[in-house]
Amino acid sequence: MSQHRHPGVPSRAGAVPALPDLPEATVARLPEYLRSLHQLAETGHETVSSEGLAAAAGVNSAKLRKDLSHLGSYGTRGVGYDVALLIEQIESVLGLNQRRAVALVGVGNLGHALAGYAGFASRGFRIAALFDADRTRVGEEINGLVVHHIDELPRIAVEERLAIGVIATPAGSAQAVADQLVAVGVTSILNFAPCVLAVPDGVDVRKVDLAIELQILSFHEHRKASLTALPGSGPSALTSLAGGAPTTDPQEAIGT
Ligand SMILES: NC(=O)c1ccc[n+]([C@@H]2O[C@H](COP(=O)([O-])OP(=O)(O)OC[C@H]3O[C@@H](n4cnc5c(N)ncnc54)[C@H](O)[C@@H]3O)[C@@H](O)[C@H]2O)c1
Repeated sequence: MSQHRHPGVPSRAGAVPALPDLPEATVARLPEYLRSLHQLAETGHETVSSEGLAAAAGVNSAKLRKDLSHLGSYGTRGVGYDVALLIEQIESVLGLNQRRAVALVGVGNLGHALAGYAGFASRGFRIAALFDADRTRVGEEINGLVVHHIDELPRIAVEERLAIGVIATPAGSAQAVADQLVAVGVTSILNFAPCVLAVPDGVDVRKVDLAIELQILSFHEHRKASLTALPGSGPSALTSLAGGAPTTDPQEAIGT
């Protein structure tokens, strides 16, 4: 993922205050903390200990304290973290208080499900426009939004100030769609198509591929089966062959 801005990408420098330089792994965990904090707030909790929040988010508490220290948030001894304040701090660092407009391109099976999901708004995102190349889909309404032809992307990108593009087209069209999104100034792309996209410096791409996640789980299933098949094997053999104590964080074990 590139850290540099492409000369052709409109600069938004100066629009936001300087942010702390956070490790990518910390950035990836902040949304987990945020989700847990919202659940705590909804159930009437005003404060939470680092151990409580770490357990809710599925990480170890030392890691959580380190992550939050990057935000200048240390909690209060004997009290813990102020839930509302920590929500505010994390949302501010993630830029969620700006409600970024999302364009969804490809309104087939997956696109329909994404467009129909009401949960994005409560987590800081607004699907602002839907696009497809199939004229039979144009005009269809999903969750209050009308499907536009992809040719209308330049006009609507300006009108809606589109910031993030989600690609849910077949892999064969994904690069062309990415190029179109970049051409209208989109600098963040979430790609569901099973392919690697080439983008200019300054454009961030994240990929979601459930098949890859399943293949990684398959490897771990395979490995567990091969270890338990060994003579005299059991949970202790699994631990020693794995090279130490079992992890307390099952998500770490699959390398996410
Ligand atoms: N990431 C995941 O976990 C995951 C899961 C399921 C599907 N997928 C992928 O998501 C993509 C969509 O899957 P689907 O089942 O919804 O496919 P689909 O065929 O039902 O829908 C694809 C849509 O994209 C549109 N499209 C094609 N080219 C286009 C273009 N140039 N511009 C705009 N729209 C265009 C088509 O008209 C169609 O409506 C595929 O690449 C699939 O492999 C990923």
